[in-house]
Amino acid sequence: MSVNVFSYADSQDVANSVAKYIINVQDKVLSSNSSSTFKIAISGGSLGKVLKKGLIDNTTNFDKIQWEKWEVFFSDERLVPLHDEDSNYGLFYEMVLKNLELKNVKLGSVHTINENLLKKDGSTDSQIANEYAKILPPSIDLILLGCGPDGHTCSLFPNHPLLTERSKLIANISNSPKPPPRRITFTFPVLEAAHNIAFVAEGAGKAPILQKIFSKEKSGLPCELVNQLNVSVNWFVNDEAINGVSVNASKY
Ligand SMILES: O=C(O)[C@H](O)[C@@H](O)[C@H](O)[C@H](O)COP(=O)(O)O
Repeated sequence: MSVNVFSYADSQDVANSVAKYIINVQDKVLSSNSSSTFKIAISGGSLGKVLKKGLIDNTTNFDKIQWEKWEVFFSDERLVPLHDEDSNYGLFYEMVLKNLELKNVKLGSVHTINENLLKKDGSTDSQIANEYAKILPPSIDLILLGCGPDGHTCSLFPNHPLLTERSKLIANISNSPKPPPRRITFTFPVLEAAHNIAFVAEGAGKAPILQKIFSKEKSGLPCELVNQLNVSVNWFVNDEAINGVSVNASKY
């Protein structure tokens, strides 16, 4: 299916166009008779700040979000307590949920890992992954992803055996090259069942890896594998991130 790249000089414009895109997908999903909730998956990293800028600080966008119909999942999660500074839920709480609380706005539901199962020795990590898999819907309306400087996405790292995982929807890893080491992650079957996927990648540091991901030569990098799925994939980047990269970028 199609892969589009939307690029802007300014970070605020990236955040606003990501927000506009999220609102468009949300509206399409909620106006179809088949769904009463908008199922969206969030990643960690810099995405939290982008969501805050685009969806919370921009009040016009804020008012267009049907927060009470959102069902939030995490495309990967670090196996730490939910309010730990490394938690992706914790980040989403700080950037989005806390602000909703301040405005007295309720979000439909947020599907976190079961924090009570966490053990310091990691012995229950696969159980946490299995339980999270049970709450996943057959397909997620929109998965928001980041792209690491090594081309990883979710907690799917280059050359890792999880890139070919087909039997589990959620897998745990104990040796993530990006700290913290213990995580759970969506696997490719979840990504390919999604209705829409969007990447957000900003900064000059991303240009070398985007060059490889968008090159004609196959790199097998996780982000490139996502681009090859039969799903609509949109990239929202700033100009620095695609400086020297051979892609045709436009505005959303
Ligand atoms: O929990 C995580 O670590 C993320 O989900 C991870 O996959 C992230 O999205 C990328 O590392 C990009 O991070 P940045 O946007 O901060 O570069």
